[in-house]
Amino acid sequence: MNRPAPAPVPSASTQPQNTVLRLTGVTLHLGHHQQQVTALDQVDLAVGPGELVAVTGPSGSGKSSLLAVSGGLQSPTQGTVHVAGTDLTTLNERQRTTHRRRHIGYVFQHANLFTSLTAREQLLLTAHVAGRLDTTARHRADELLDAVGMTARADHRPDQLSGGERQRIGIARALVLAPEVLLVDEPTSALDRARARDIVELLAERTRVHHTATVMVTHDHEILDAADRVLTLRDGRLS
Ligand SMILES: Nc1ncnc2c1ncn2[C@@H]1O[C@H](COP(=O)(O)OP(=O)(O)OP(=O)(O)O)[C@@H](O)[C@H]1O
Repeated sequence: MNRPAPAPVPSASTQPQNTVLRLTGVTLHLGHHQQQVTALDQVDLAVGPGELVAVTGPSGSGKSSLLAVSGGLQSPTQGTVHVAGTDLTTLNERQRTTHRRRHIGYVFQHANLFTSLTAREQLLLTAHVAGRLDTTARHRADELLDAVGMTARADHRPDQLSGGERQRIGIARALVLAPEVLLVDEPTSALDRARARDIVELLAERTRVHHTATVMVTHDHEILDAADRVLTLRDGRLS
């Protein structure tokens, strides 16, 4: 008896479940009329779980735009942005915010901590805002403080912490809701060499441990070796 040939099994690299963040044909125009700028030009990017991708490029090449579009903060003019299986461009504002909170963590250039809150409270506030401040979140917050080496500083406020320590808290906070995607904006720009190295190694380690798809934008060429892949933006084109 003739049986139909089985359908080809896609390779691991093409299976959708192995790509947590996927940008396809993303173009972003900013400004109007004569002043219109193509900030992103036909960008394709796929990042899998546990992968740290560094994106570098000169000033004005589109790095911030790439993070804004990947995080659903900015809608592309063309193209699609899939985060954890959902195309952000099909969601309305409210749905996008919910999806963002559930699936995306952000690490900012200057940590952006609340001045009046302790390190632990920064993490708990994130869970609270998302309506998820339960025992699991408290437990996870304490685990993360430990993982980033900040248990002894958990009750300190930002003005009692060093720049590197603040950035550690920023990383722990970004992970408190167990996001699949981590978007990181110039994490070492405010740090000296030794601390910069420390922070990027922590990011690489946390990316592996939490299986996040991490995109880190950076000017800092000395930290690129910690990434699994290094991509370059030039005039909005990614290569
Ligand atoms: N609101 C805006 N209106 C018009 N053009 C903009 C706007 N925001 C950014 N641009 C332009 O879009 C391009 C990409 O900007 P973007 O901020 O993404 O670059 P970048 O690589 O992050 O730069 P930097 O490293 O200096 O932060 C630049 O040419 C910038 O001038």
